[in-house]
Formats: sequence, C-alpha cells, structure tokens
Amino acid sequence: MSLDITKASVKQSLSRLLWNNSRALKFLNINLNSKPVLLFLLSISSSSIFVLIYNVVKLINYFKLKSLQRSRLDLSKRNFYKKGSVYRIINVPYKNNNLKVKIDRTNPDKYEHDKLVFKKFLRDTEFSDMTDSVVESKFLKKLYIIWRHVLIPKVLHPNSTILVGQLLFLVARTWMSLLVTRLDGQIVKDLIGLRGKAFLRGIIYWFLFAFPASYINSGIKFLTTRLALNFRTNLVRYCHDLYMDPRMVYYKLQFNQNHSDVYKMDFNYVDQYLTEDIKKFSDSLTSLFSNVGKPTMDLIFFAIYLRDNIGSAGISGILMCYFLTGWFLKRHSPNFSRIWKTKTHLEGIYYNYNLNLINNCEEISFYKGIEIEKSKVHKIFNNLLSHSNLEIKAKFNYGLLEEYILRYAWPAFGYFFSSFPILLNYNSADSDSIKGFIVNKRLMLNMADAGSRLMYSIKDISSLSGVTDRIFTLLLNLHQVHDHNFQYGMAYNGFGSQLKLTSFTSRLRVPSSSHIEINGTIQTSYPGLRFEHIPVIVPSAEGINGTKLLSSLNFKINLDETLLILGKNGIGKTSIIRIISELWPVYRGLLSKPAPNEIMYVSQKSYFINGSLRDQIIYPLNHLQMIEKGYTDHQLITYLNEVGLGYLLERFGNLDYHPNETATIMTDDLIVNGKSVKIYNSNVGLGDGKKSWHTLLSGGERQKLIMARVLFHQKKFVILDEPTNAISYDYEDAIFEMMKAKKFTFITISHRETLIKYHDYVLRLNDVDNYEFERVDDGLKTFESMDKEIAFLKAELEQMDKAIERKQELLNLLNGPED
Ligand SMILES: Nc1ncnc2c1ncn2[C@@H]1O[C@H](COP(=O)(O)OP(=O)(O)OP(=O)(O)O)[C@@H](O)[C@H]1O
Repeated sequence: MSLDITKASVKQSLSRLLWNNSRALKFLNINLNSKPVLLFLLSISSSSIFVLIYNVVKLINYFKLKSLQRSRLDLSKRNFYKKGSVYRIINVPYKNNNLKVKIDRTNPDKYEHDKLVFKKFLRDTEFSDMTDSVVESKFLKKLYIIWRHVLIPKVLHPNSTILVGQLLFLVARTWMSLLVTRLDGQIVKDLIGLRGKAFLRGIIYWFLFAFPASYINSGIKFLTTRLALNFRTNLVRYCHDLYMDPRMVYYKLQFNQNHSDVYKMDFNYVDQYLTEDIKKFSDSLTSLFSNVGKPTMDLIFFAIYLRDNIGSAGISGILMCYFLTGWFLKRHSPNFSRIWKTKTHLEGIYYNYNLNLINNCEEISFYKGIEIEKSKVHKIFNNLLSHSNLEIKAKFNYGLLEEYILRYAWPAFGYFFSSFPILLNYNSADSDSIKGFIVNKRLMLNMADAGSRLMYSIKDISSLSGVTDRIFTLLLNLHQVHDHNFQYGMAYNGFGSQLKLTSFTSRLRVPSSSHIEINGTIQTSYPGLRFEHIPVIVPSAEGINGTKLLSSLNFKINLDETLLILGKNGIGKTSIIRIISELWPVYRGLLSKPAPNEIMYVSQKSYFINGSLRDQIIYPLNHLQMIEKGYTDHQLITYLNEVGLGYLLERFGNLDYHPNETATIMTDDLIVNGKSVKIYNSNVGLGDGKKSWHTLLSGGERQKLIMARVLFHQKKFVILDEPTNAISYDYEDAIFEMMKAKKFTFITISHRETLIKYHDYVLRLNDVDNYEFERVDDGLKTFESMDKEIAFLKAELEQMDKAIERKQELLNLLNGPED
C-alpha cells in the first residue's frame, strides 16, 4: 500500500516537473501517463539499471580476481573445495597476462546415470517403428534427452533464466507490435481527418516507441547469442569429459559398432562432430526459439485481437486458409534433414582429404603423387558438387511454391478479410473505418508474415532435426565406449566382462552372464609382467572369433629383467603392447602387470605437442607440474646431453624455444610448493602452426628426443616400440647401455637381432600358433646376435645378387641375342 502511494507520488512529481517545463508538451497535448511515454521512461531507466548492475558485477569480479591473484594459492593442489562444490583453478593467458579461471567440476556419477538414459533410448527405439513426424518422433525424444541432460540439466540453471528472459522479451515484442499497429492506424486516421496537432503527437509517440522496441529487439538478439554460447559450452564440456577420459574413449571409438545404421559414426570424422556440428546445433536450436517463438506468439495475439475486429468467422476462415496451404506446403517439402546430413558428411570427407594432403605433403612430394591426389580430391569435390546441385534444385522447386503461397497468397487473404468491415459497412469514406482497415490490414499482414515465418522455419526445424541426429549419435557413441563394459563392437548387454584386480592378492570374481565375450582378467601391482594363455585378437564385432594374431601367449619376466620381442611385420608385436596398455581387450587368460603409474610406453611414431623444447621432454607433464615434482631445467639439459642432443640447445638458444615463438607465454610469478617461480605456459595451443617439432627434427633426432623423455620420467618399467630404428648403431648401443646402467626394466620391440645382447629374454613370434620364449644365455648373447646378424646380411646379399641377375636377363632380352 505504502509502496503504491510512493510510486504514485513519484509519478506525479515527475509529471509536474516535465509539465511545468515543457510548452511543447502542453501544446501537443502529450499525455505523460500514456503508454509510449511510460514505456520510453521504463526502457531508459531499466537500461540504466542494467548498465549499473553490469558495472557493479564487473567491479566485484575484478576485486575477486585481484584477491585471488594476490592470495598465495598453492597450485600444486589441483582441486579446491568450497561449500560442497569441487572446482579447479586454471591459468588462462589474457592480454599478456594470466587470468586464474574457476572451473566447476561435473560429478562423474552424472555420466554413469546418463549412460542408462541413452541405453534405454536405444533399447526402446532400435526396433520400434517410431515415425519421423514431428509429434511422435525420435527427433523430439533425442532433443529432449540432450536438453534435459546436457543443455539445462536442472530447473534452476543460468540457461533457464536466459530462456525465461527471452520468453518475456518475445511477449513484450508482440505487445509492442500491437501498440505500434494501433498507433499506425491512429496516425493515418488523423492525417485523413486533417488533425495536424494529433498527427504530430502520433509521430512523437512513434519516436518514443522506437526506444523500447529497439531495446527489446537487441535484447532478444543478445540473449539468443548468449544462450547459443552457453549451450555450446555445455555440450563441448560434456563431450570432452567423455571423449578425453582415462578410459581412452578417443582411441577405442574406432572399434565401436552400432547395428542400426542410424547410430553409426565414422571415427575419422569425429572432429567434425565435436567442432562444427556442436556449433551448428547450438546456433540453430537457439535461433529456432526466436524464429518459431516470435511468429507463434504473434499469431496467437493477433488472432485474438483480430477476432474483436473481424469476428470469429473471419478469423476462422483465415486460419483455415493458412492451415490448408501450410499442410499442402509441408506435403511437398523435400527431406531437408536428409539433404543437410548428407551434405555435412560430404563436406567432412572433403575437409579431411585436404587435411591429409597438408599432413603428408612431404611423402606425397617424394612420390610425385600429386596427380593421383588431385584426381581423388576432384572426385570427392564432384560428389559434394552434385549433391549441392541436387539441393539447389530441390530448394528452387520448393521455393517457387513457398514464395507464391507465403509471400503473395497469404497477404492477399489478409487484404480480403480485413476489408470485410468496410465492404459490409458501405461507408468507406468514414475515417474510423479507414483507421479500422489500416489496423486490420496491418495485423493481417503481420499475421501472414508470422505464419510465413513459421512455414519458413520448417526448413530450420528440418536442419535442426539433422544436426540433432548427429549430436545424439555422437553422445550415444561416446557413452557406449565410455561404458565400463565396452565390448569393442559386440552387442551391448550391460554386463561386465573385463575384471580388474587392484592388487596382487585380490580375489577373482566370476562374471555371471554367459554371453560375455571379454573374459580375461587384468591384475595390476604385479612385480613384473606375465601373460597367461592370452590370445592376441584384433578387436571387432566378432569378439573372440575375430582376426587372431596369436592363439595363446604365455611368458613371464620379473622386475629388473628385460625382454626383446622379435618377429616379422604385422605378426602382432605392437598388439602385445596394446594389450598391456589396455587399448585392446584381454579376451581370455590372465594379464599381470605393474601399476599403471609405473609403466611408460614409447610408441613407434614419435609424438610431439605444440610447445617448447622443454614441453617435449616432460610430456605429458606441463611446466608447473614439473616444478611441483621438484625437477629443474638443469636435469633436462643433462638428459639431452646423455642422448646426444646437447647441440639442440645451442641451435635453439634454450629450453623455452618454441617453433612458433608467439606461443610461449610467461605467467606471473606463481607460488608452487611455497616458492615463487616463473612458469612458461606454452602448451595452450597458440601459435600459427607454420613450423612443428616434426619438421624441425630429423627422424633420428626425434627418436633421441623421445629417449630423453624416457630418462626424464624414470619409470621402472619402459616399453619401447622400435625406439632406435632411425638411430645410428653407435648411438643405439650408447642408449641401451645407459638404460641398463640406470636399471630400467625394459621391453623392446625391434627387427634388429643385434639388440639381443641388451636383453635377458627374447620372444620370437613366428606364426599364430608358433612362438618361442627363451632366456638369452649370457655367454651366447654376443655370438648369437652376431650369427643372426650375419645370416640376415647374407640373405640380403643373396637377394641383391638375384635382383642383379634378373636385371641382366632383362637387359639381354631388350638388346637381343649377341652375335
Ligand atoms: N586398429 C586396428 N584395426 C584392425 N587391424 C589392426 C588394427 N591395428 C592393428 N591391426 C592389425 O594387426 C596386425 C598386427 O599389427 P601390429 O601393429 O601388432 O604388427 P607388428 O608386428 O608390430 O608389425 P610391424 O613390425 O610392422 O610394426 C596387422 O596385420 C594390423 O593390420
């Protein structure tokens, strides 16, 4: 009550103030309590309040950030706990400075729960004949699942606030349209009635209306883009949590198979799903709110308003016309969803091919293979082109129909029905009838416009349906592979298979389901490495019946013993490592190995990140973690010297050298383990990407740098896949001697028999059912390896002799028989 009195007195004193000071207002008889004036004042005051709140929040955040930066935060603690929530603070480079950004962590249980939702959807729909109509459709179900579990996971969520704000703005915009339409009619009426003062007043009101109208329109645009960005953030974080997980979804995804074509996802194009598709989905979903929300609201409001002017029969007639023509259009609409999906797929192939060309430019140049590459890329582009032509044709035919009906037929209905009151009144000269006609005509045209925008948005809905399919497929596949019971392409039965024992003494559990394919047991914390009756099988939907590389492998080495695995190409040497590192499943038998943090794997292909020289040695740690663990640059330099790469420091200056100099950013001093240190934060993915470590270093240098990485990490157990095949024999000897001296337990895969002398055991793979595992006799080590090497060289020489003989025969044939 008292609030109302205060409001009224403020309004009165404001009116008095303006009234007393403005002769123009008096002259034009402008009512300060009228809607245009009040809305104008409201928009001015609310935008001022908005700006004020925005600046206050900005100021508070600034001080919070300052206090956070001043606080001697020990970043060695990865997680911080506050009021029950877990969050991480990360350093983000910003304008030559470093910002500490707080990232809230998602509870991992959420993903396990969501998995059930996706499983249920698959079970319910895979064999059902749900239509692709909008009402009872998989599309709406999929959209609901994404919405409910990723975009707005709880009711009280910032995104809900934005949505409510958007809804209010949409209602306000429709209401503004009604007010403007009425004012339009009034202005025309005053003009026809030659009332100059009233006409001028109408124009002033028009200008006043422009303020709130512009405010509302830009508010809707702002909220739409903000919401799109929030949706994108949520989706990206959700996908990354599943995809970049210690369960190695990013690797295992290649083995996933869905029985239904609808949910098949090509592993080679996962980048397109994760980047472009997520962006397209977020943008088209949010723009659909305004594209569908605004015309729907307009249709409802205008229809109610028009019913008072032209009667229920008139409005029913016009809505019936809209409905029939709309139905006709829908029937003749091409399947834009399928067109869009195919186009996205073809674009992905074209993009990937170009990427492949960039990544392998050197190899292609050596082979002079550009002609075949060109013809292939042309073929791919032609496919894309012919699909685009089909799309253009389909759009043209539909566009003809659409333009005729929506742009011309519907406004004609509007004219026809809005003229009813005048035609029936027979008093067309009456300015009130003219005002009514103007208002009705404008409302009809607005309604036609709203209806046509709704019809146009059928295309938007179709493309949203296409992109929703792709996003849902991505999430489904990620969940399937992220599942603890992932069966490498076998049907999903939801039961566990691969048992994991956390300690040597753990007791075995027996799986209860009979159709479990992956029946092996992995035992960690074992002091050595032991394979017991383990078949090496390429994972596939055939499970245990898939391609068998080795029937049953048995061997055992203890800690401090070393093993060399020998065998011809493709026999399955690297596959044994894939099993040890759990990339491939243990279908049968028992695998005993040390704890994961005690093993280091070095793959055949050297891998380098976009970072400094230091980053290459310490990978997968970053500079901050390196300092936390107490390592110094001095140690890194020693390792470089030990592998014979000390000269790189002279060449590049120091360990901070980065192929793309702009990418190395030095942070402020940070407090780590109680000490103030400078951190070089270079693995943030910046840089122009013109140069990389791969192009800067030779094949042998790359392998040596990887060996420096091995020395740095000092893991007890090291598995090396052809680590020195590009290194000269003398350095190879030096590296293995050093590994022995430093007491690494290493398993080496190689084709070089000469390496036997550095190993205690040798595993020779000959065939699927034929392998030999034996201890290398100390006395024989040197001789055996030398014998093997001599035999190998002899075989090579024999082959060369044969090739020379064949060449001579060919030359003889060409030159003809000698006289
Ligand atoms: N992801 C995969 N999908 C299907 N087959 C695979 C996959 N990875 C490897 N293979 C197959 O498994 C077989 C063994 O591969 P592996 O890499 O273990 O050979 P390797 O003995 O290490 O050979 P090399 O000495 O040439 O490196 C090969 O025939 C290969 O084609």
